[in-house]
Amino acid sequence: MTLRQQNGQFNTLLNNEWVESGSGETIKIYSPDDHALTGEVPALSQEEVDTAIRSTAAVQENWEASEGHERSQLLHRWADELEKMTAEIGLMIHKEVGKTLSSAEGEVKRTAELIRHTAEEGLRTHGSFIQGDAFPGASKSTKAMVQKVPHGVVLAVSPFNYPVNLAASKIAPALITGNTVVFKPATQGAVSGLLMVEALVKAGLPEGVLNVVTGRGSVIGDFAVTHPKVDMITFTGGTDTGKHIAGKASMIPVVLELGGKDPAIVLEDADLDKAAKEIVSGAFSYSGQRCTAIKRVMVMDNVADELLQKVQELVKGLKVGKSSEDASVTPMIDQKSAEYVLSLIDDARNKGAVIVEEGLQEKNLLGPTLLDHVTEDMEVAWEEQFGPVLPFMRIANELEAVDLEKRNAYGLQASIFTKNLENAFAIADKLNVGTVQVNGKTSRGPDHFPFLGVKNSGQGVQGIGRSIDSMLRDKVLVLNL
Ligand SMILES: NC(=O)C1=CN([C@@H]2O[C@H](COP(=O)(O)OP(=O)(O)OC[C@H]3O[C@@H](n4cnc5c(N)ncnc54)[C@H](OP(=O)(O)O)[C@@H]3O)[C@@H](O)[C@H]2O)C=CC1
Ligand SMILES: O=C(O)[C@H](O)COP(=O)(O)O
Repeated sequence: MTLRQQNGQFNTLLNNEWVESGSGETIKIYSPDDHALTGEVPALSQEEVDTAIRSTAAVQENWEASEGHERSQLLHRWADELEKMTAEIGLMIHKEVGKTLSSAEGEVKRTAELIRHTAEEGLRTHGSFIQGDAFPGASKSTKAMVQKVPHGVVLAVSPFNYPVNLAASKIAPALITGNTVVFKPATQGAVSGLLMVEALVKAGLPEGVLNVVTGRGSVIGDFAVTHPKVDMITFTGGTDTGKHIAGKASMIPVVLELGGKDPAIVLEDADLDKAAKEIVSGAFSYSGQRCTAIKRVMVMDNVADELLQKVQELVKGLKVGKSSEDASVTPMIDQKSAEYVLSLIDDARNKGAVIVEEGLQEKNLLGPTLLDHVTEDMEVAWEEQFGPVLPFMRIANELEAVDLEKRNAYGLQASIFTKNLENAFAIADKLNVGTVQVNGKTSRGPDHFPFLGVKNSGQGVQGIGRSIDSMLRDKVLVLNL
């Protein structure tokens, strides 16, 4: 069988064979843009997930024994094949998760670059050599060779918002380091994930080194996470799901990249034009459905009106519509997510927030909404909206911003806008987040920078080099001469 069936259904990958589920059950995926049927993927049973995981584990030893430079070449070929499929995969991302075509194709190209960089960086991983004499009682005749070895079977679970990039950013570091992979794509985005895997098969993936398990996370997720043959989990998605997984997993490494509530802190000496531009792009790209989206603005009261006016002008210029119309703000992934955003707006309105700009509300298509005078009693001040609404909280001084941020349950990133770099560094030191951006929006890239969240935003570190590190453990061989 092939990946694509004639009736428009897609198969999943088991030992380099494209297969359907034994029951014939599928999950239908509808476009958030126009609700048209985009594809159907197999709904695997737990028994089928068990087979996939055990088949992956069965080839671990061989894959681990393969040469690093061969694994690197496989990744280079994967990047090439992926690039050749840019138009097809881009179109599928566009349909499945409602990104514009250019942004969807951009995701594919970014992914090819990420894989190539991983293929290179992976060649440079090495262990270390330690002599015993630094510790009393031991001597130079005791020597440790600290090798870096893979964990084994890595379960890679990705979210809907970057169905290709956030999958490959787990799969590529796992493969280059000699781990095998069980890939569980987000259901909304699963076809894009399967197409990305097709590129890997074309590149020469050895049988069983990566298997794909499609199906609802609520049905097969716990089974996969607790499977005794899974040796490591790498997950991106919602904080609730991530915490649930961390609670379920047994004594294996778990890397989590979760939600965020990234603030943009705007001080009175900031370049307000630049800040406004970065804030609008940071908050409303892909309709705010990014973990690194700017999700609240803390602005000094004496420049708040001016900043808001500039932000509002830019927001009025954003085209709101379908992703097929190449709009800037496009329909949210589903109706439930849109309703959640509307509930946050209502809560803020009822508690006295000023609606500076109210976006269109048409089913799951929400235009950008700007809320001013947002106060601490409003849910939108703290909850992750994951949608196109941006709260402005006015502050009297920068200590208030630090205080608000200290009470943030999330800790992904923060932006500080100011011309005073010394001040920016001083504030940055006080923020308990993974990354502080000075005079720029919060964002993950470039992809070789470390990327991490603290508190409810995650555990462990990603970004190409660190993701590779996360896929390896020490194994010590001691020579007693
Ligand atoms: N930090 C980030 O990068 C992101 C954060 N989010 C946050 O998550 C929310 C929902 O987005 P979504 O993508 O649906 O995130 P989810 O956390 O719901 O899903 C992420 C992935 O986990 C899978 N999953 C669900 N339950 C389990 C389980 N018990 N065990 C293992 N895997 C499971 C999902 O599968 P399935 O799709 O089949 O349910 C999907 O592949 C957003 O509103 C936002 O708050 C979302 C995307 C990215
Ligand atoms: O999960 C997310 O939303 C992404 O990691 C954010 O990536 P970006 O900053 O490149 O959009």
